[in-house]
Amino acid sequence: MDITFDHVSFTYQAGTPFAGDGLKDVSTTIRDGSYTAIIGHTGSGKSTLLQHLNALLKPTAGTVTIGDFKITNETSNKHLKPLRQKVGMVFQFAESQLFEQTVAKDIAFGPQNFGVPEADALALAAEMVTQVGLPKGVLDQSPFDLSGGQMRRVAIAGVLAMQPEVLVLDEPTAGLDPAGRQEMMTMFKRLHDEHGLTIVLVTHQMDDVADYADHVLVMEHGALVRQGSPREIFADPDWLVQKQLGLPKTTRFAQRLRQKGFTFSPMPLTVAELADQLLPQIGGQPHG
Ligand SMILES: Nc1ncnc2c1ncn2[C@@H]1O[C@H](COP(=O)(O)OP(=O)(O)OP(=O)(O)O)[C@@H](O)[C@H]1O
Repeated sequence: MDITFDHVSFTYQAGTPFAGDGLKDVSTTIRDGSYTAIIGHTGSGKSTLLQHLNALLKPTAGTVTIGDFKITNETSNKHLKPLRQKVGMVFQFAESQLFEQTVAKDIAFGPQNFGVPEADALALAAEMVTQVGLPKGVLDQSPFDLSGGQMRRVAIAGVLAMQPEVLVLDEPTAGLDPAGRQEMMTMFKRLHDEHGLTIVLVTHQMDDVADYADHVLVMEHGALVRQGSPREIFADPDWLVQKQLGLPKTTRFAQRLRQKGFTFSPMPLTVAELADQLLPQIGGQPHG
C-alpha cells in the first residue's frame, strides 16, 4: 500500500489568531514495502506528517492517498476506521499508554476493539509477544511490573496485533540504553525483511538512517526540503552539517579524512565501505 502526499499543507488552529503552519506544500510517496526515515529538527513537522499517515489529522489543503483512501479536508471520519488497522502508530514513549491488568489483555485490546473474538485476540497476543522478543511468561504479568524497555515492547506488540501493513515509529528508541536500542532496531529490521512491513521511522540517529532506511525525507519548518536514498542524502555532508542534522559516524569520520587529503566517492555509509575506499589510499588491499 503506497501513501502519497499531493501538495499537502496543514495549519494548526486554522482560522484563529493562534493559527500555525504544521506542514507546507508537502508532496512525496512512501512506497509499499519501503523503510522510510524522516529527519528534521524539533518543530520541523515530523509528527504532523506522521499523523497524516492514518488520517489522525486531515490536510488543510491537498490530498493524502493511503491505499484506496483519499483524504482531504472534506473527508468525514465515518469510514476511516480500517485505516487505523492498516497503519499502526507507535508514538513516543508508547509504554505510557499501557493500561490493562495483564500483558495479554493489553495486547489483545486493539484487535478485540476491531471485532476479533477474545480467544483469537489472546492467541494473537501470545504470537506477538514472541515477535517483539519477550518470553511468553510475561503474558500473565502486569505490564507495570516489567522494565521500561519491556513495556515498550508490549506496546509495540499491541500495535502489531492489529496486523498493520505500515508500522509508523516516532523515535522508538528514545530513552533506551545502547544495547536496548540496538535490539529494538534489529527487531524492526526483521519485521521489515521477514514480514514485509512498510516502516516509517522518525529519528535523530543518523547511524540508524544509514543502516536501515532505503528512503529519507528531510523536514524543515513544515516543508519537505530534500528526499532521496541515504546515499543521496549523505552525499552532501556539508549541507547536513549546515542544517545541524548530523551525519552517520562513518560519514563524519570520512569527512574529516577528506579534509586531510583523502578522497571518497561516494561518501561511505558503512564501516566496510569506508575500509574498502581507505585501504588503497594507505597502500593496503580492499577486503572481500
Ligand atoms: N497541537 C498543536 N497546536 C498548535 N501548533 C502545533 C501543535 N502541534 C505542533 N504544532 C506546531 O507545528 C509545527 C510542527 O510541529 P511537529 O510537532 O510536527 O514537529 P516535529 O518535527 O515533530 O517536532 P519534535 O521533533 O519536537 O517532535 C511546530 O511549529 C509546532 O509548534
